[in-house]
Amino acid sequence: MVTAKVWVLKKHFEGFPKPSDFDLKKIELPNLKDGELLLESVFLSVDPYMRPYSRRDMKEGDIMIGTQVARIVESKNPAFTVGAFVVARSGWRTHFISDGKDLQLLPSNWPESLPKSLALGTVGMPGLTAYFGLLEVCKMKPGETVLVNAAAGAVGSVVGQLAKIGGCKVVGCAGSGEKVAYLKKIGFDEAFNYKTVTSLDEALRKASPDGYDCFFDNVGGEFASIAINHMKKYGRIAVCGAISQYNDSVPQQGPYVQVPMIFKELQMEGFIVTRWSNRREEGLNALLKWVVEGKVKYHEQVTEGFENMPMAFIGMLKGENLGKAIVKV
Ligand SMILES: NC(=O)C1=CN([C@@H]2O[C@H](COP(=O)(O)OP(=O)(O)OC[C@H]3O[C@@H](n4cnc5c(N)ncnc54)[C@H](OP(=O)(O)O)[C@@H]3O)[C@@H](O)[C@H]2O)C=CC1
Ligand SMILES: CCCCCCCCC/C=C/C=O
Repeated sequence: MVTAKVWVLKKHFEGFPKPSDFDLKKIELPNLKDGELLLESVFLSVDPYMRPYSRRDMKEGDIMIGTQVARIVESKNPAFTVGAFVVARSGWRTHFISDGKDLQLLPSNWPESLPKSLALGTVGMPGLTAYFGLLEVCKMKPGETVLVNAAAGAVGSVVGQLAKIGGCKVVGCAGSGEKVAYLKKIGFDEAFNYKTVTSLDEALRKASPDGYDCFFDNVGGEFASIAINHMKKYGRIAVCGAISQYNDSVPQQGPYVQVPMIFKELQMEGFIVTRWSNRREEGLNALLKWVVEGKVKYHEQVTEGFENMPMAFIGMLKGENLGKAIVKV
């Protein structure tokens, strides 16, 4: 008999999540039936989507949603061998039982030298978000200028590097001097701290006086309202996330987008990465290849200990992470 630790949503978040909104519980797992596997989480992901999705998809008392890299410790399913690593969507749990249907084995060519946690970041869902958002929504072309915010995070850092691979000029904004230095180190042409500039409008103009062809928006809110005025004619805006609004108790008011959209003839499209689930392998292969070749660099903010999941999640929402926020069990 195995005892799993799980984090449940004790109370729906009101405003910014608090440690008291979570409860740590223990669950006894039953013995395996034929066709089942027992898995132990090795790395867990904390992601911004958990904040809006908790309200939409969860009720109080549910186990927190989320993905992990897990190791198979026992198998009564011939398709899965003990010791193999998979990506699972089993929520904030140390151990769980699966029938194998929702598990994704790590690519067979995964190099031994590469952290398996990358399967939750640069070579996982956030990397795919950058890949499909840039290619299919921004439709970036060589020679164009790309703007990305939350640029030092899991999605943004890949957006900037893929745009450079694609022959674009890249401008990134992030919330600390350390993050700005990191963006320059990984090849961003221009980077600034949106928290310390005296005028965001001025900073965006200075970074690209001719404006932006593509805007990969992870933040929404006031930043997006200002950035839209810096788009070039026929510019494309990929509405990926709106993290500046996720913790609002009272919805933010406009300015509204119609006038700049009309006069600049912009395209603005929201998307969710799972739209391209049928091209997941294509995206992961491309990302893994670029990482192995050193063309895409990565950084992870690793929090040690399953007990610290809520703090890692809250810290990520506050901007404490450089690169992908990961919890190591
Ligand atoms: N559409 C889709 O399919 C997907 C969308 N997303 C979205 O992409 C965005 C980035 O996700 P991800 O890369 O995983 O997360 P990050 O690794 O970028 O972490 C979140 C970052 O957001 C920034 N942030 C937090 N609050 C604010 C704020 N009020 N204003 C500006 N920036 C803020 C912080 O960086 P800083 O210090 O720079 O402020 C923080 O580090 C999120 O909006 C997320 O919801 C992610 C995956 C899939
Ligand atoms: C329970 C795991 C679900 C994983 C799906 C991830 C989809 C992310 C879409 C993100 C939207 C905004 O952040």
